[in-house]
Amino acid sequence: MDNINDLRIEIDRINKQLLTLLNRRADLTLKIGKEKQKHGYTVHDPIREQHILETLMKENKGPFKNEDITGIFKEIFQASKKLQKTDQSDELLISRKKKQSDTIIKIKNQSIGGSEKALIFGPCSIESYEQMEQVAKKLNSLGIKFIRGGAFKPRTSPYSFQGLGIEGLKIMGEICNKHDLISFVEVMDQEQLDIACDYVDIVQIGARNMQNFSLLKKVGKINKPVFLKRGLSATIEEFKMSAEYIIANGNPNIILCERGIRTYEQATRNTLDLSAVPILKNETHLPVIVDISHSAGRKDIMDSLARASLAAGADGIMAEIHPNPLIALSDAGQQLDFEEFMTLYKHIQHY
Ligand SMILES: C=C(O[C@@H]1C=C(C(=O)O)C=C[C@H]1O)C(=O)O
Repeated sequence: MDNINDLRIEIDRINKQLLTLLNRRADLTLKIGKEKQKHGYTVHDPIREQHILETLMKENKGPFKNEDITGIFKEIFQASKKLQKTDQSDELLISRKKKQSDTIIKIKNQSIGGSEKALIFGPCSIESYEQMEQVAKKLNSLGIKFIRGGAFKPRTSPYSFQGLGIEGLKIMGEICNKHDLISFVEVMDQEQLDIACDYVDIVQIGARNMQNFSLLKKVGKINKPVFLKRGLSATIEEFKMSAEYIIANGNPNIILCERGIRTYEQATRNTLDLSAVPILKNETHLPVIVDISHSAGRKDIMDSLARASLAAGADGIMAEIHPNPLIALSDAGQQLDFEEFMTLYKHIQHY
């Protein structure tokens, strides 16, 4: 037993040395990571890894077998790449590490991202002046300041209603002036962006354009807030990178929107990724809104999703409402009528 104890004391000593060496190695990989970021190189470098493994295998005199040595070093590579990626991510302009305080979007005496939860309601598509007037009056009666509505609709089928275009923008502009509301409207390209800027308060980049990098660069140059929706199959990392495009081009007024992601699940239109909310809140300083209509694609669970989103730390909720969903020109099945809207509103009003 004495012998074992002596050997273990020696192992403890070696462990300490290994620990020091591993962390010295980690410090060097962090420096390499910073250089890579400067030059736009990716973290993973398989050729370098292969070279290291081949050198080690040549030098290895055992008793560890080569496959064990490569296994151990592959773990070290993994850990050092994770370290480099976290470090690079902390350097992003959207990162909470870079700016600790919450970004609060201030617009027309309202704010998004502050202590109050932002409630954004409105139809899927702007269909007529009368329709928008009815919605605006309803919102006004509740003191809600944000209204949504699409003028350019990214429909799956080219034969589906594509939106009223400029006519829709004009209706939204007039309604917001008359009822003192703040509008959210999506644009899909540069041309629409140029026109929309004359009528719209907050420019939305939809899920399908989350990685339209030239459009992201363009909205990075406008002086209006941008509402960026998460792409259908985008990871949180990719979503953050898209926001980084906007901020890196000069526009810090970005609102992130979780709207569900595509999974194998069929019970909902998309799977609402609620964990994205606290992750985005922790890792970025930007406000996070949850679109409960597009994630669920069904009305019966919207109250629960709204409360769950707010409980998870979302800065607000977006949902679709319509004075008469049955005759809606798009997304008829997921828009709430005013009665259903009131039920939802009562559930979240005091959050
Ligand atoms: C540290 C680097 O980054 C990664 C990690 C490596 C390592 O831990 O040795 C090797 C190659 C890269 O995949 C590097 O490129 O040198």
